[in-house]
Amino acid sequence: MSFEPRSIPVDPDAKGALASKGLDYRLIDPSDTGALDGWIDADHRGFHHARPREVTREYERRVMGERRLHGVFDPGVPDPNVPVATVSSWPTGLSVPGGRSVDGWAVSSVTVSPTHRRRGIARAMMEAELRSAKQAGAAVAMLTVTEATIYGRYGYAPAARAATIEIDRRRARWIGPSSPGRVHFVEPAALRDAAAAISRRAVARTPGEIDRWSGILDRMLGLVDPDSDASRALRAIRYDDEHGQPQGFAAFRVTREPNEPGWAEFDVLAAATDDAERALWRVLVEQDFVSGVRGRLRSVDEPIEWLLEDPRAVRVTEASDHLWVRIVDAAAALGARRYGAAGELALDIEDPLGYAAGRYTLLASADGRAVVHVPRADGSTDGAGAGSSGTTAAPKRERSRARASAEGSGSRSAARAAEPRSLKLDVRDLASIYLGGVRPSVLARAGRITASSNGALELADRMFASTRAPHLSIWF
Ligand SMILES: CC(=O)SCCNC(=O)CCNC(=O)[C@H](O)C(C)(C)COP(=O)(O)OP(=O)(O)OC[C@H]1O[C@@H](n2cnc3c(N)ncnc32)[C@H](O)[C@@H]1OP(=O)(O)O
Repeated sequence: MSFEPRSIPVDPDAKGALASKGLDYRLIDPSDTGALDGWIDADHRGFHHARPREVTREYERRVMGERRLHGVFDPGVPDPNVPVATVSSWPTGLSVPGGRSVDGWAVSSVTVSPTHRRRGIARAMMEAELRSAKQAGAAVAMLTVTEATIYGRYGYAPAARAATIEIDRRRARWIGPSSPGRVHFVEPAALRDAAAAISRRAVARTPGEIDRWSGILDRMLGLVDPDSDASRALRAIRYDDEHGQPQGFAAFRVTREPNEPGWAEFDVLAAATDDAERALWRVLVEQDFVSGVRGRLRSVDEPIEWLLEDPRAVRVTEASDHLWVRIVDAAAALGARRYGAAGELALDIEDPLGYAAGRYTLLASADGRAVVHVPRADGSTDGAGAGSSGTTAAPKRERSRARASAEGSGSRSAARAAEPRSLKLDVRDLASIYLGGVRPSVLARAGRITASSNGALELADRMFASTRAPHLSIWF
C-alpha cells in the first residue's frame, strides 16, 4: 500500500467547528518528529497506556508515520505540543464474501482528553473521517471499538464478531484428521517473512479481515521489544505442508505459577489452508503440563469443537461484536462481494448522513456476481458494481445475463412484470448483513428490517449468506 497521508486536505467543516471552540484541528506532519511524538503521547494517554519507552516510541513512529494523523490542539494547555484529541486513518482492503476485497478506510486512535470531553470534539473528528473516506474513494469505513455505544450515531454497526475460546486440556482427545505436513517451533524473528505471506493468504480467504500493515507482525511476534518479559515468553510455531511450504503459524505463551500446570494463551493463529489450521490447533491443545488453552479473537464458527472427541472440552467464554463497518458507497460495497444465491432484491436504505441513502437494486446471478442499480440525483437508476470493487457502470450484456440468471428461464416474463422483492433498512443494518455476520431475517425479527414479503426475506437470507463466517482476528 502506498498512501500519501496528507494527500487529502484537512476537512474544512471540522476545522471550522473546532476553531469556534478555540481549538486547532490539524494534520500531523510525520517528518516532524516533535509533532509526531506529541501525538503519540496523547494517544497513549487517551487509551490509559503507560508513557511509551523508546523502543515502543520508535515502533509507533514507524507505524503512525504511514497513517493520516489528526490532532486537536488547545493553545491554553501547559504543553500545547500534545494534542487534546487524536485520530488516525488509512486506506486498506477489507475481505468480503467470495474471496474478494473492497476498498476500505480504517479509523483508529480516537481519543479525547478527559479534560476536554463532551464538547463535540469526537463528533467533529468522526464526521470528518467519513468525508475523507468518501474523498479517498473508499466503499466502507471501519473500526474496532472500546465501547459499543459510541459509533452507531455515525452509521457504523457490528459486522463481524470474535470469540474467546477455552479448551480443557484433560478432555481434549483429538479425533480430527492428521495433516500431511509438520509443525515446527521457530524463533519469532525467523518467522517474519513467512508470517507476512501466510497472513496475506489467510486474510484473503476470510471475510471481515483487513489487510495487515507493516509493523503489525512485529507486534504479534514480540519483535517490537524483544527483550521484554512478555516477548521472551512468546513461542512461535509454523506449519509446513508436505512439500515443505509454510502454510500457517501461531504464537502463544504459557502463563503459570511455579510447578503448577499453566494456561497456553494465544492471540495469533493464522492459516492459509485448513490442514494448517487443524495442525496448529492440534499442537496447541495436545500440550502436556497445561490445564487449558485459551484463544482470543477467534472465529465464532471455529471448527475445533468438531475435532475433539468431547465437544464439551470447548467453551466459548466470550463472543461479541468486533469489526464495525460503515457503508460509505453502497453501490461499490454491494458490487464488491459475491452472493450466496441468484435473485433480484431492492434495498431501500435510510442514511441520516446521506452517504448511502436511496433505492439500490441488486441483481445477483448464479455465479454470485451482482449488478447494482444505483439511484441518481434525477430519480432514475443506473447500473454499477458489476461484481467488481469499482463503481463503473455495468455493461448492458452483463446486466441482462445477470437478470436472466436471477429470474430463471421459466418465470422470466412474470418476474419482469412484478415489482422486485425489497427490504427497507437503515445503513447500520446494511453494514451488519453486508459480510454475512447476521441474517436479514434476524434483524427483521428484531424490528429493524422491513421486508416486502416473506419471500423477500428468505431471498435476502440466501443472497447475503457467506460460506465462511466473517471474522477479524486483530485489533486496529
Ligand atoms: C475507533 C477507536 O479508536 S475506539 C476508541 C475510543 N476511545 C476511547 O475509548 C478512549 C477514551 N474515551 C475518549 O477518548 C472519549 O470519551 C471519546 C472519544 C469516546 C468521546 O469523545 P468526546 O469528545 O467526549 O465525544 P463528543 O463530545 O464528540 O460526543 C459525541 C457523541 O458521542 C456520545 N458519547 C461520547 N462518549 C461516549 C461513550 N463513552 N459512550 C456513549 N456515547 C458517548 C456523546 O454523548 C455524543 O452524543 P450526541 O452527539 O449524539 O449527543
